[in-house]
Amino acid sequence: MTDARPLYPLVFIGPMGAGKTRIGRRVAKALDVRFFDTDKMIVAEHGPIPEIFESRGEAVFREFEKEAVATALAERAVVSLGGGAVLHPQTREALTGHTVVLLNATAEAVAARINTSKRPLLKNGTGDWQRIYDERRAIYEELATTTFDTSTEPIERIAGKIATWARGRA
Ligand SMILES: Nc1ncnc2c1ncn2[C@@H]1O[C@H](COP(=O)(O)OP(=O)(O)OP(=O)(O)O)[C@@H](O)[C@H]1O
Ligand SMILES: O=C(O)C1=C[C@@H](O)[C@@H](O)[C@H](O)C1
Ligand SMILES: [Mg+2]
Repeated sequence: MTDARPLYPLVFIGPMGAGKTRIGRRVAKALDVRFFDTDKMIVAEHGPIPEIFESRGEAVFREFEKEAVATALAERAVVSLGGGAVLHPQTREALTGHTVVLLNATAEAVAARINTSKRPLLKNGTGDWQRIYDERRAIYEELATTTFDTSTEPIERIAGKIATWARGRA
């Protein structure tokens, strides 16, 4: 069955450390389109994420994030969302009809990758990651139109596979 959804914006969702930022950037390069990362947009406008969580709280961060997502989704681009962006109902609604790629990974794979000190929601490490993933899994799976697992292969290979898949979709 062919997918009638437009390819762009091509959106990456998924848990922290799954590779949305790194893989998204590579896929954008391979497809020769612009790349937006909503965490980076927020940092550029409002400052470091841990400081926003600390001084303004998660709810304010989620509002900034909703605005960044809305801006990015207006572009013909690859758009990587922050891991929790899908918690905002307006963001979930905004994703309707778009091509949404879920990047999944196991807790073991992520534990070997990420610096939890830079992620305000992971103060207690991998246990936090698993709990948050379990809480969000149903949302990710409902929104995704396609899923790739990033646990075992290098970034370049996964990005290459996704770019090939996207070219077949265009
Ligand atoms: N397939 C992979 N193999 C090995 N390391 C990886 C892989 N994918 C990502 N990484 C590493 O994991 C770390 C986190 O990746 P990245 O920042 O892209 O995740 P993310 O999904 O954007 O997370 P967040 O939701 O926190 O923004 C980086 O150091 C990256 O190099
Ligand atoms: O999964 C999350 O809730 C988060 C993921 C990161 O991308 C950042 O958006 C922030 O650290 C929160
Ligand atoms: Mg990221």
